[in-house]
Amino acid sequence: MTQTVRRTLGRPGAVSLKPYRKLLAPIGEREAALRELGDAELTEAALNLAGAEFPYERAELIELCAVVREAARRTLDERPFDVQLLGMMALLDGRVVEMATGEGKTLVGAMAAAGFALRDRRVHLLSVNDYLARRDAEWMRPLYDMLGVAPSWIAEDSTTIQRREAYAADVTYVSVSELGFDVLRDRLATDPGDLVVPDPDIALIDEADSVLVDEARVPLVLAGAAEAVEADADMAQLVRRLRPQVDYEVDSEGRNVQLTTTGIERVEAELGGVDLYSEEYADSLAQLNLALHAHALLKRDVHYVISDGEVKLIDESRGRVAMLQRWPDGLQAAVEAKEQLQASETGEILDSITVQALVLRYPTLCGMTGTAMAVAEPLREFYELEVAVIPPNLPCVRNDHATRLYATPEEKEDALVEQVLDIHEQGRPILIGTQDVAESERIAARLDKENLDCAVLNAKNDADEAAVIAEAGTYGAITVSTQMAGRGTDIRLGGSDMADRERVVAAGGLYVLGYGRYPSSRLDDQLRGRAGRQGDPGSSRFLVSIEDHLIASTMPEARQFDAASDGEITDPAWASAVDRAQRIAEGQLMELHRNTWRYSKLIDVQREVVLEHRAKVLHQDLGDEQVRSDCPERHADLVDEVGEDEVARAARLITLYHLDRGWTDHLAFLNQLREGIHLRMLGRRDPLDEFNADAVPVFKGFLDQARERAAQTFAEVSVTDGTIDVAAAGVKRPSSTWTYMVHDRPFGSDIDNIVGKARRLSRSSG
Ligand SMILES: Nc1ncnc2c1ncn2[C@@H]1O[C@H](COP(=O)(O)OP(=O)(O)OP(=O)(O)O)[C@@H](O)[C@H]1O
Repeated sequence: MTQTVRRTLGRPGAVSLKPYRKLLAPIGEREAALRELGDAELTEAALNLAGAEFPYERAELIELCAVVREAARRTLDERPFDVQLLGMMALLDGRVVEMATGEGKTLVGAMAAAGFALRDRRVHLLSVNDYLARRDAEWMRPLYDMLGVAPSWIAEDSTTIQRREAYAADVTYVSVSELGFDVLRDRLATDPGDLVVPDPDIALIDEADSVLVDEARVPLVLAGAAEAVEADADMAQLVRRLRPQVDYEVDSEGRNVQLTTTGIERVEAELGGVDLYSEEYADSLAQLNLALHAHALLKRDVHYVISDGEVKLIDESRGRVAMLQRWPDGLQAAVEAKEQLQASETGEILDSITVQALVLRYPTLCGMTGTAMAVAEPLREFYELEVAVIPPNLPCVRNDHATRLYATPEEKEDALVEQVLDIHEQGRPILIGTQDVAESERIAARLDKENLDCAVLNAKNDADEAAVIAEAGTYGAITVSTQMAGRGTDIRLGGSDMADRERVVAAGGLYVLGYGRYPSSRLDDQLRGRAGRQGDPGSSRFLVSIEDHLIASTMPEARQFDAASDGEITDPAWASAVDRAQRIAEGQLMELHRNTWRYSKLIDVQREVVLEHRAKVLHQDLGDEQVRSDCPERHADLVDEVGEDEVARAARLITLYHLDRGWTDHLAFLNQLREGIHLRMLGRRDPLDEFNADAVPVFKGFLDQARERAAQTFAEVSVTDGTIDVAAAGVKRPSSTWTYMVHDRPFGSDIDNIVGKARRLSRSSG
């Protein structure tokens, strides 16, 4: 198919770009006239478009695009390409825009955000981390200034006042986690003046596939002080002595571990002849399970690194340290015990929200990423979002070679070295993408042995990230990286100053070597996308061994193959097996997503009921109204003594306290229910039905109970120096709170495990 035909037809499943394309010519016609304007006049032209009507009329949209293009040319010295305008228009229409890596999405996002903001829409530009939030806001600030739009950014160390100010701006760049923590803290506010986050309007999401699909299930947590969870150090010792395959078995997906009969007998003997499955030893069994999970499923330098004496989790899809993330308390403590580290602070979960629920608060969503079509289905299913595929500005000339398959990991490694030697001799810079930290270190050591100098980028040395990436495109450079280099890194040919660009281009550009395929084709594509940016030459190739976890875990049984003398398998049936393995892995993740979503939906519905009620107490004195009607005499006496306002204040604090306390307890109950529900699986009942059957009636009395408790407390309060002493009546906020994200990926959450087990059970019985 020719380029032109493909352009007109677009991609199946994606929205048509035709309506946007029709506007490109008239937008271009405005260019000459706008160039004549002074800077102030251009700002005026932008403000002439301001108003409360949304969406833009056709003529207004043409003017908007033309003005924004001219402003970008003047302020950033970058004249937006036609394709960037297409991206901007699709975002304004609430689409997820797919634009290849390096096509300038930062600018596209800013142009669309300005377009929304001019029409009085409040935009939260959600980035994946604080660094990018700040960088992008500052980078794009001159453009916003010229358009009369105020941008701002928020970082982890922003104060409450700074946050409130930042959210008051037209466009706020904020990481998903900081936004989520602000929303959670607001949910505990006891004074309307303490609220930080305004009502949600538009979320424009960067790296949309990663946030909306990969991270959607991650809960953000607000915790409050409580006593520490102690992990059993002896248990950590005990599981260390257990033998894999003999005492315990790990399932093929690496998500579950179970003791064998031999293992159970051995543990029971070591614990002094106990019966692990008796009621009396339920705690020991729970501790044992956690220790075994920590021991058998969580690997140092794969799932976490140890730095500064702390366990730091590695983000599975990004390969970098996942700031603020921890496992659920018991497991976190078990890993700390395994590594003989001090147990970190633990607390009671005051409230939590998943990334998906956080994002779904916004009436309008849109986003951008290099890889959206591969997740078009979940985007539609969970968010009702459609994808717009924007073609590249210059055709991509990268040469993506077919995956090479080897029989053993050793042969795969030898093949890698051989290819590196070969490509390096041509002077081409090479980026090697590995699966985890340990592998990146092993490959670097091997290359070193072959006298090949290389730079390493992984979660252990992420401080050097900018410097390593800056030089990764230098003539003859070799860089070994985890998935860290896979997203958002701009590798410039010829080094940071691009001085040697011509020589690198002549040699063929950057060569990306993927050492093993990732569990999702999007991760492969993101890695490949480091080469061949903006029409640059480049190549990519993946090397795979049939013993790689991805392949081995999905292969039903050992299959025959013929391998060449270097171990390469060229049988086409095997090549398709690699693709199939990836599709199976992707399908499993999708299933996990769906299941967790079904559970969290019920919790979200209940949370909404509480929040709605809470808002009435906070803003409309509902608490006062209720205690007045529940304890009329006490209320009247107190009003006489301290006045209406003071009574209303106390009623508000007391009612909010009981609502929040009740919610924290209810959350703990729901968690317990989820964890315990597998016992019912023995009866072959649907765990979700079981969960709902218990969770729904318990919640029925929630608001009445909170009201009753508030009335009781109100009846008992005393007055000190003209104020109602609510603290003396037990109304206390947590002495300290902190935030984190729960990382439940390596083997799925408890729910996922249970669902997984249920599926296996039904398969074996069916
Ligand atoms: N219209 C333009 N003219 C010239 N340069 C541009 C233009 N738009 C963007 N760029 C440049 O292209 C480079 C890549 O931009 P950016 O980092 O926003 O890409 P990206 O699409 O976000 O890539 P990735 O998906 O890898 O994160 C930047 O150096 C930016 O300055």
